[in-house]
Amino acid sequence: MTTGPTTKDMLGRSALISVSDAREIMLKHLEETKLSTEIVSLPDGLDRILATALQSHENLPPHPRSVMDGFAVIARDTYGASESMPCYLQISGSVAMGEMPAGSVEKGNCYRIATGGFMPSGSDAVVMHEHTVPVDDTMVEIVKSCGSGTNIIGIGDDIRQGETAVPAGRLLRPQDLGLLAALGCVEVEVFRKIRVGVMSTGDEIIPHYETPQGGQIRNINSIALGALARKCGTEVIDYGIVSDSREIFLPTLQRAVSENDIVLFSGGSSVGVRDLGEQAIEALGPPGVLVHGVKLKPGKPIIIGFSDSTPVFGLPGHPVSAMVCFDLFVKPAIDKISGITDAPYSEPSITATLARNINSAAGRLDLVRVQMRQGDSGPVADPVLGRSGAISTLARAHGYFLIDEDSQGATQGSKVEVFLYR
Ligand SMILES: Nc1nc2c(c(=O)[nH]1)N[C@H]1C(S)=C(S)[C@@H](COP(=O)(O)OP(=O)(O)OC[C@H]3O[C@@H](n4cnc5c(N)ncnc54)[C@H](O)[C@@H]3O)O[C@H]1N2
Ligand code: MOO
Repeated sequence: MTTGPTTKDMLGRSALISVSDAREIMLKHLEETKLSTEIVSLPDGLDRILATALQSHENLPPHPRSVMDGFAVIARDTYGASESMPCYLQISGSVAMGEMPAGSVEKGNCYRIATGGFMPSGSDAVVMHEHTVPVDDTMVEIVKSCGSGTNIIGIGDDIRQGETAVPAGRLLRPQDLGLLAALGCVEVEVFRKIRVGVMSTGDEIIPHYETPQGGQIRNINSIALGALARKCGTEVIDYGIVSDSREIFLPTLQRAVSENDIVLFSGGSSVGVRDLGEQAIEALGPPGVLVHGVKLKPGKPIIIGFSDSTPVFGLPGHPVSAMVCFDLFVKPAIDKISGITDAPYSEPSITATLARNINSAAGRLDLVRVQMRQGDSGPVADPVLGRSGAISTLARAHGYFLIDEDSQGATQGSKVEVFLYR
């Protein structure tokens, strides 16, 4: 545990813990689940997680190919050639695209070849058009010498037979699908999508398509959290708005736990009289609540618990806080449960100059929303200020940077690492 100013947790018991400690506790409890798999067509493999490693069953390319338009030559024939002292080669053939070239390039000869054409036997280099001058249909002047292998992609230079093309656990990206297409893969075996149950609590919350009467608030969190979960490649089950009366909330939460791999509810995480979150998670059975309250702004009142091996997150009701907690806690849990063991570096960030001073209380991690713009000497981050109940502050933000627990703020003109929203 990190040290820092002692702050009571949300129920006034022990000290709040740091974000990194909370995440560690959570990740330790997440079991490596053995997810079932399914077969999908190659294009449908995008953003899915490959269940079994795929090896290349062939060399790519299977035959040397030209990477330039020009002439397939015997490199030695061109040695010494230059603008002032060109050499002359006889054009004895040409390579048709999509066909194996017939015949062979003999000494003093060459074949016309296009980019991608298979190299005719006997040749070992390609002189690009720009380094030739046509003499007539049968002869070409070479004005630059080339070495063996010039402008050629050799057998297996792309990928060799037996090499791993894509490892198991890879979150499949367009380029992975491209490689698998090159190897003739038609279908891929991927882990099933994990299911995330989402519910919003609060008697003041109404569906977003209804008109609020006095005191009512449209449901932001189910839509926004559901969208975040879908972006992580999950299937979302929306349990809608659930009353924060114990008799209704608890059975709905129990059902959601039995039907999903992860359950999220928002609201009811703080210390108000109606705040049921912690009691409800405890009532689901052991191990119950592991974390309630972290040194984080926004997002302090998060609850992280487990019902047996199913993580249950009580996210703060304020929409910005709920979404911040999703990024910092729920996403890492989803990634682990989903079977991702080989993800591309997934936190795109950019260094930017901070446009104004930002204060922060020592002892907590502050997440500052920013808008990005191009300044005279590189990217500039303008903080978007506002309460965590104001969802527009997040909609206006392009990303965020963090002020860590030990710091009391960030000064205008300093460099910050901005994590970009996609
Ligand atoms: N005395 C204290 N009060 C509060 C504390 C505290 O430490 N002591 N923490 C504050 C912080 S920080 C946050 S964040 C909120 C978290 O509150 P809850 O998680 O208990 O959530 P609610 O009270 O139910 O709602 C808070 C706020 O958010 C609105 N809300 C809730 N759900 C939705 C939804 N689905 N869509 C749109 N808006 C939603 C709700 O109407 C409230 O306005 O507690 C502070 N209080
Ligand atoms: O954490 Mo609350 O999330 O500051 O608004």
